[in-house]
Amino acid sequence: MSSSYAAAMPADHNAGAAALPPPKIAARGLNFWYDKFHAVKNIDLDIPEKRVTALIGPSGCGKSTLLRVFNRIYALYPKLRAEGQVLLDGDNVLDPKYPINRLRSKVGMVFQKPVPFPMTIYENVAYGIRHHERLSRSEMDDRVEQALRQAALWDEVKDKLKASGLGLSGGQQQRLCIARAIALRPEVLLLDEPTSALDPISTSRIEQLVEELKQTFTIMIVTHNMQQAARVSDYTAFMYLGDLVEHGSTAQIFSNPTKQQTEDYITGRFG
Ligand SMILES: Nc1ncnc2c1ncn2[C@@H]1O[C@H](COP(=O)(O)OP(=O)(O)OP(=O)(O)O)[C@@H](O)[C@H]1O
Repeated sequence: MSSSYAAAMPADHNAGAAALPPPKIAARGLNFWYDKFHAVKNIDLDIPEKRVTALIGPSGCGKSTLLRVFNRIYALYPKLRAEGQVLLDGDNVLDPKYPINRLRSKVGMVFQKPVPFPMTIYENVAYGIRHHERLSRSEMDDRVEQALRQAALWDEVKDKLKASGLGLSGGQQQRLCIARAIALRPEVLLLDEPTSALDPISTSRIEQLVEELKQTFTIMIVTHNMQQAARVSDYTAFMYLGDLVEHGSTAQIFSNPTKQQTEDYITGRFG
């Protein structure tokens, strides 16, 4: 293992691939097309419960596409097509009969660029909850506070909940987006390069947050940053040109990859 990855990895990052816990969410024979372009190719992938799984691979290999298929976001656009299954607790969420509202409340997503709604900090968090639940004013206040606390933002915003979410710093905006996602009490959190637009201090806060959130949520994170994958994830999946090349414990992938392509990528020979 390169010493920089070893230093980044917590001591308990030594679970073997063979000891993979049961999946919370899993892809089975998953394919995805943008019109005629085959972007995700026949992927089988288990995402263990209450663990962090990192998706890594060179630009354009299909990481973000795979993440979005897990949340059926493509269903909004014509000419995009998925085949295969995404099983959440055994139910195929790609089945059109699986209610989209149920999916959105169980699987939350945070995007690369923080995108707060143009409304108050409080409303940014409360807005989504109102779509799914009827709460009294005091219940809503409690839920908003809890989500902002879980997102490690409460202390910074508790005195300005009525100020616009757009007035926060980039790192705070991203934590607000995380609060918005976790306010719905999802079971799975999908994070698409959540720190790529942030400075190192904000990045480190989000990484600490991911470590805390995995007590409660099953997390998938797309990252270009291999140090970050080594620091925050328990499992790592390496993709290349739409294929899942290798998947295993983060320690194994970074110290003893079984495929040459994985080794070339993590040692910086391409990508
Ligand atoms: N809306 C789209 N229409 C057509 N092709 C797309 C679309 N979005 C992505 N693609 C293509 O699908 C492939 C996978 O893209 P994707 O964004 O999933 O890759 P990625 O691994 O997340 O890349 P990056 O690390 O650069 O974000 C790429 O070849 C990309 O050009």
